[in-house]
Amino acid sequence: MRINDLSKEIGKSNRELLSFLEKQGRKAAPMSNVTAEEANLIRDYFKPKNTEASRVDKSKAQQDGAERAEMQGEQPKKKKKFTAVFRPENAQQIRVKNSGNEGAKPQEKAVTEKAAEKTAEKPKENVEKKPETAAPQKKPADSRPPIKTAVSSRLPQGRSAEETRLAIQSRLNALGNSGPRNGGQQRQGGYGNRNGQGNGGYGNRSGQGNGGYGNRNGQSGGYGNRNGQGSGPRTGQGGFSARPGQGNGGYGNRGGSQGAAASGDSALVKKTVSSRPNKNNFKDKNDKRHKTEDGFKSGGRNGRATRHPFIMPEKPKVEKVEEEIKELILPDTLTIGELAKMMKRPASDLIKKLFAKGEMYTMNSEISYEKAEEIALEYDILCTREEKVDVIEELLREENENPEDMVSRPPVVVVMGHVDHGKTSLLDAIRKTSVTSREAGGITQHIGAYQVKAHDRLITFLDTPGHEAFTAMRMRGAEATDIAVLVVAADDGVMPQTIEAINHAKAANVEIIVAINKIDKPDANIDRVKQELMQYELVAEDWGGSTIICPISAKTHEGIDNLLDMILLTADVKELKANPNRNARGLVIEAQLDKGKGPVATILVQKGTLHVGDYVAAGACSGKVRAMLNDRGMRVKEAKPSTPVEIQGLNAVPNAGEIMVAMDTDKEAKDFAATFISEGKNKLIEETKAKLSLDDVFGQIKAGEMKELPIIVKADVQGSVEAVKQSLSKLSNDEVQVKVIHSGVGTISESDVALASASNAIIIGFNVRPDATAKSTAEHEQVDLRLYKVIYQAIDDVERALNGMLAPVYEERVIGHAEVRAIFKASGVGTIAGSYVLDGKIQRGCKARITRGKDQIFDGELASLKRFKDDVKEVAAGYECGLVFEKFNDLAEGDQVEAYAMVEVPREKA
Ligand SMILES: Nc1nc2c(ncn2[C@@H]2O[C@H](COP(=O)(O)OP(=O)(O)OP(=O)(O)O)[C@@H](O)[C@H]2O)c(=O)[nH]1
Repeated sequence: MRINDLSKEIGKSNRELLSFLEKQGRKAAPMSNVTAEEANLIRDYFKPKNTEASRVDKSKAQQDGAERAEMQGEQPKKKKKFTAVFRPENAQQIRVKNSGNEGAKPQEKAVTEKAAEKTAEKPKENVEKKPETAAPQKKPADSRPPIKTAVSSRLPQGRSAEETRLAIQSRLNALGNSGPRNGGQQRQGGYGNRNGQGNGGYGNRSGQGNGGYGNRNGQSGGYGNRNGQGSGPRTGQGGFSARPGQGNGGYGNRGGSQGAAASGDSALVKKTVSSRPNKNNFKDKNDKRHKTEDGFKSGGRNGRATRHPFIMPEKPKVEKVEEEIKELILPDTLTIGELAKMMKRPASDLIKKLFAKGEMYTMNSEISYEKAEEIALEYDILCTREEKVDVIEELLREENENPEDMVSRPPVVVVMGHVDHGKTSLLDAIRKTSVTSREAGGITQHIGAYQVKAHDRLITFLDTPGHEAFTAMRMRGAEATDIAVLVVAADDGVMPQTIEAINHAKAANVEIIVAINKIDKPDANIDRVKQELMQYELVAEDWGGSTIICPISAKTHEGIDNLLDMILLTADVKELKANPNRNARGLVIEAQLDKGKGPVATILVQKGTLHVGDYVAAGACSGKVRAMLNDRGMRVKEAKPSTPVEIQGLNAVPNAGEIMVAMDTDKEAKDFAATFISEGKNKLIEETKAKLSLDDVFGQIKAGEMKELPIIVKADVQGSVEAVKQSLSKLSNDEVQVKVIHSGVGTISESDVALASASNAIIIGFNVRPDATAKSTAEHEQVDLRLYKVIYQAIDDVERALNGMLAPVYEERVIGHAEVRAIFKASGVGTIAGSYVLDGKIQRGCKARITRGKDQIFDGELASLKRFKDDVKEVAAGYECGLVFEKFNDLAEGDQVEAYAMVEVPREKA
């Protein structure tokens, strides 16, 4: 079985398996086969250790665990000190240079390279030396560093040195005799040597000789041999190997005998050398004709080569050092072209290979990581999924703070409710009561948030429309608010926007305090409101629930103090704390460009203290806090946690919802902003990509292991809303829950889209349309907005999406029966059951039960299915076949085989 298949089976990566095998002294590639024993060994190793075993050998288990954790890169997650962002364009590639030494470990490789360097240097060293004196210094062949060479790598493994030598010699002889070109190549050797010695007329041809060969020594084995560093076989070349150092043989020295003496370890060497032309043909380097003639002569004199003209040595082709990719880090999706580029292979290669398998792709076809891995594995390239680093998130990530540094901070409250239920009046009432109790002058300007004092404690109110507080401000996952005050008019009760507000608050996980307003009105009915609220899981405390409900009148200010008390009480329960002694961090509540002041931003400081003069960055903007105004328009020098302030000094207008951070230096702030600019766009694209769509609900669920489908339902009449809601809810089952997070009558509004975007929900509109802004927002935010005219179509769509969402259900289906009629034993395979298919068919990869008489003796997988010697996909009734069962050899004639397959079946509706 292939390592790749095994890795899939046990849910481990190829790399882990390969490294395990390597530890066992077995080198393999992902597509290599492993024996059944090896596979079992691997399975055993990777299967979760049981407690018994771990108790018996606890230390070993721990060690194993540590090793495995190391292997799997399991480490406690902490803030990443990233230096690069991984994207498809810059996915890392781990390259292994093809030095002819494949699979060499880095250390070995270094040694090899060193050896090659030495080799390259050697001719230089020997330039000064006389051939005679150089000869004895020559190391015996066996002690030379092993360098794999082009020649030696072509030879079969396991030969004796002598055999190898002979083989190489015969190859070289063949080369020498095979024609002008080969002759030329040999001569090139001669030139190279001469360069080393500075002999002969060609000593100056360093471009041809030294340069070419010198380089090659380090790179290509073939030439490296000639430098006398090769192993046994190379010595056999005599002339070649000895020449660089000693000036023997070939053209350089003509001294065939010298050459022999120098290399001196083989008769073959002598033969080689002596068979070479040994006239000093090239004294006059400029006389090409002469040279050629001499070439003729020498050939003739040696009676060896046919008379052919001397061919000027061609500049040796510098073998291009191919970068061989062994590992790749791939993104989730990429095109065939991109993959080919990463693999350093022509895309046509990949396309052809896929085509051969019946799969049609083009350069621009987008493939998934899994497919790319499958393709790469065929080239023995290991793949790792690119780890996505959310740069912005990393930048904003905070280390846990020391609890000792934390002090209480004021609660941040937002007021929400249906139109005209009295939100503004309530805020005014609160402000008035608190302002009068504070300094005169009141609130001079609107900055989107303000603080009031109640019982000498501060409360921060955000004066923004509810859904904005929960959506825009949750953009970066930072919760702006601690408490939501839901205003419901006592005379009107729960209305659509009330429900919307409840859903928004719930989605944001914010504590809700209900303020039943307008209790001064004669038709006010508090109990009715309480009753209605119960439908939304807001049960009053006095009714046995846990929701704080405060009857108030914004007009008469009745109950306002009580409401403030309740807010403070809730804050106490929530133990809202922050560390004021650190660099500030806050949220942009709103921002605009002021003609006189330039960009101004209202910041809600959430942690630390913001000072005038601090370097800050907020999203793509940065600057130095030039001036700071509080909610009453007074200049302040610092702002502590939960304080809203308007700051000036930013270089641009930031978006509401961005996180503002104070930095130590101007450069840090600028770098932060620069990262936002570069990453913001990508982040946005990815975020919108991640938005849930009914079409790819299954894929997304799979990816995120999400088992909940949030839906917003809007319809023209309440009856339809209820009908759609109920039908959708019925689609829920144990595994997936359809959650209608919000529903209502009327046009699909921007607020619906905002909620859908924040909650990653799908909007279903029945007989309604989105308004213009909702439509454009939905497009921008990539919210899946589906409009239907018939209810069952809506239900159908969701149901189909859900079915994809569900884990498949498999059912056993018997596909055929066979009878064992003969038994064969094959080494390495096990027992082959020669069988006759009685009915149905036997399919490759199916499962089988074997019965002998009344006893079932096996139930497992069919390991192989053959017709004669060929593996086949299936064998039909009436034919004979060879069956091998996974890890089961105890077969006998007459055994009955029942083949079955596990097939996916549609789920029953809940
Ligand atoms: N009788 C009475 N009227 C109130 C009370 N609170 C608000 N109102 C009136 O109700 C109307 C709407 O009040 P707003 O405060 O504007 O309501 P809102 O919820 O802010 O309205 P929008 O800003 O349009 O969403 C005004 O005419 C108020 O005077 C109250 O406690 N009692």
